[in-house]
Amino acid sequence: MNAALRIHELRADLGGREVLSGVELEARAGQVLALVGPNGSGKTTALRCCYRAVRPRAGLITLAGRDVAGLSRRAVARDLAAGTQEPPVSGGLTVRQSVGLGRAAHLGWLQPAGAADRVIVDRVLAQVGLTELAGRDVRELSGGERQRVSIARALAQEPRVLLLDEPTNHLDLRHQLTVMELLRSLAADGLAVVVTLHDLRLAVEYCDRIAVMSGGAVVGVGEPGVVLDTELLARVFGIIGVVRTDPVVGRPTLSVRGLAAEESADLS
Ligand SMILES: Nc1ncnc2c1ncn2[C@@H]1O[C@H](COP(=O)(O)OP(=O)(O)OP(=O)(O)O)[C@@H](O)[C@H]1O
Repeated sequence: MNAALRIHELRADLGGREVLSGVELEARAGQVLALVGPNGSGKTTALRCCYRAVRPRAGLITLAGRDVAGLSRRAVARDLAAGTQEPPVSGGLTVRQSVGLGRAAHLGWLQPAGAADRVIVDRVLAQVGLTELAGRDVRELSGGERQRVSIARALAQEPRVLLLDEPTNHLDLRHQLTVMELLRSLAADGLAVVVTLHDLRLAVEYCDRIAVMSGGAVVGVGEPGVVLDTELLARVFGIIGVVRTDPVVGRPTLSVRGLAAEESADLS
């Protein structure tokens, strides 16, 4: 299987502390990979290393076989787009203008956006359900609407690899499912999608593979029903749960029965 993005032995320090301790990961074209793990396990930092917002201490990140460290940020941005948790608020920009910033990596220095760029922006606005808000000032949007602007801007880059950090944060249930369905259709078109999620149910139901991070390393990776076994759910997430294939929809689903024993004891 084709690895669009590969992370090997990635180590990074923040604030004088090791937060990534040898991450191994690969994102494949045509698949949605969920990156899950408890708070502080290093998911965001791993993604930030990929788009060069954090400089790793050691390790190798390759994009279609090319070492990211040897590429300019602009060159990285032509192949890899990231939708981050930071709100896309830039003074006085409309939704359309903010999403249009995603075209920058494809334009020459001071080259204005052309008709083809506008078609792309219109398309991604429609994909995330923002067409009607296109003329609104980004600062006037709700958290969920801003979240969708961030996704649309990443899509406007027309990347091969899409990294999304908690894209379902702030979204109501219908929009959460809309985003996950969108990720599936983007993968069906050949994109490699990596998405961090706290909602393990969404990860199980919508993602082809799940990578589990704990303490700065990937401690398990594979298909949802294989990697999220009872033992890992208890050890890493402190929950009692089981992944089963739903006979009606034919997809795996996670049922959570409660806190694992140690976790219950901690809270008592
Ligand atoms: N700028 C920073 N300076 C120092 N430490 C940091 C910084 N950013 C993150 N960290 C620490 O690095 C570790 C990993 O953080 P990171 O945000 O990558 O985890 P995460 O798995 O994405 O967490 P969450 O699920 O809470 O978003 C945490 O212990 C965090 O406190």
